[in-house]
Amino acid sequence: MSSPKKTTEPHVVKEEVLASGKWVKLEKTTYVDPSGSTRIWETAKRTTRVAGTAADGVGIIALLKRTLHKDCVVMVKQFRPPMGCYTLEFPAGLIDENESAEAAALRELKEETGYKGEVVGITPVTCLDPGLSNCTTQIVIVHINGDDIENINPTQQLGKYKFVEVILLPLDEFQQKIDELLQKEKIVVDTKVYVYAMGMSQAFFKPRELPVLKQ
Ligand SMILES: Nc1nc(=O)[nH]c2c1ncn2[C@H]1C[C@H](O)[C@@H](COP(=O)(O)OP(=O)(O)O)O1
Repeated sequence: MSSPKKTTEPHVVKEEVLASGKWVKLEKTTYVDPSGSTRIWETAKRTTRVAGTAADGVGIIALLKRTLHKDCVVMVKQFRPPMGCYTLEFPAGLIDENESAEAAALRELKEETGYKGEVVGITPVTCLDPGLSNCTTQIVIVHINGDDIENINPTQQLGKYKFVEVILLPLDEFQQKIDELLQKEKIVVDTKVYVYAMGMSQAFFKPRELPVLKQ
């Protein structure tokens, strides 16, 4: 049996800004790895993070519930400059100063899609792309009463959202409908969306195969 390797508690030593724009900055992160070696990592950060705020932004899983309709997930399609193409995402946005994640979710949902919802759940702070950046999000689960007069003809708030297309996809066919959209259009789906869709397929069609139920 080999002797256990000596390990160090990994930690960041120094963060130096290499370049900074209005929204994003690039840093050189000096850190000590678990073997005790000092190394360098290139890190992207948002400049907008508010001190004391839990996460940079929120993603919203909004379920539209209407009488005589299947429950639908409210999705947004928009051109994303870093991708150079359209993406299919959950509504999302940055959290404002002194704003809770729940309030940000309801505000962003209303602005981007026109729907008024109520928060029914929230994730802890989660990382988005930790090999590249320190960006974090909280996913907020929102229910929308589609029979409510306010939600019959939802109108997006004008301005920057005029190029955001709202797409409703039935929850019980979520993955299939996304796959159809991907075949039809040149569009890239957000990882969070597709993983959620796979989870829904598993839950709807193979509930007995869920690992947690196999024990
Ligand atoms: N990385 C970014 N580059 C930009 O040039 N502009 C950016 C970046 N991130 C956000 N923004 C701008 C665009 C919007 O005007 C505001 C707020 O965006 P928000 O709606 O909160 O978030 P998204 O849904 O991710 O656009 O910030």
